[in-house]
Amino acid sequence: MKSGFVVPTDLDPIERHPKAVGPGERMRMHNHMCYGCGEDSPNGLHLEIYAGEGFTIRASMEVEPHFEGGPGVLHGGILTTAFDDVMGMAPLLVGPSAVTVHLEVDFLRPIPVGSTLELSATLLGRQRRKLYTEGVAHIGDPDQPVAVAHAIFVSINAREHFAEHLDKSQISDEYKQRLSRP
Ligand SMILES: CCCCCCCCCCCCCCCC(=O)SCCNC(=O)CCNC(=O)[C@H](O)C(C)(C)COP(=O)(O)OP(=O)(O)OC[C@H]1O[C@@H](n2cnc3c(N)ncnc32)[C@H](O)[C@@H]1OP(=O)(O)O
Repeated sequence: MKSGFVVPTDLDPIERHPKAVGPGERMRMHNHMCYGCGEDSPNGLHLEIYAGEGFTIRASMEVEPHFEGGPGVLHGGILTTAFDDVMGMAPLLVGPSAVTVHLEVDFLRPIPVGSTLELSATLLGRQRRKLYTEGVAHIGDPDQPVAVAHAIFVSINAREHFAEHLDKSQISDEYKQRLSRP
């Protein structure tokens, strides 16, 4: 697969967290207002994301007419957003929250409006707080990917990381309180 991203060869091995969601189960929503997977996000992608075997994650996305970029094809930014969200779930298989610090996408083929996009992500390994992830998308034939992505997520303490922005969020007060508890 064409990609210029160099995955370090000295990644540390990873272990699935004992409390991680099991293979085939839906990943818990990290934020119900999330543009990617939040069920209450008014204009979001509403991705349903599932844990796979090992360190994998998967999701499907219908390419709706309002996701158009070039005539008749999916906007690259929407695809990138979907990758960010699906790949962003992979670190949760091994530990607590992590946020994107780097994400790049190789667009291999146009993705027609009306197709069903199958997205998968694999957590490759870690280096200190950095978690390396690869994503692949296809529209029916897994041997013919339409895009490949690579991302680095960095683990964070969610309470501290989001503390000063919680007041701007549309999440419920109950969720805000939960996140702001020490
Ligand atoms: C309400 C919800 C609650 C729960 C929620 C949890 C989320 C659950 C996810 C679910 C799925 C979401 C999917 C969407 C995911 C987003 O969209 S996240 C939003 C976009 N990302 C952000 O806003 C992150 C912005 N960046 C930051 O805040 C800061 O850079 C960070 C991440 C806190 C790191 O800063 P820091 O703690 O000072 O750490 P720092 O030493 O700079 O970096 C740590 C390591 O990363 C490396 N690094 C940093 N930046 C880069 C870079 N750009 N490239 C390469 N390496 C880098 C550093 O070199 C360092 O490496 P080593 O020294 O160990 O080799």
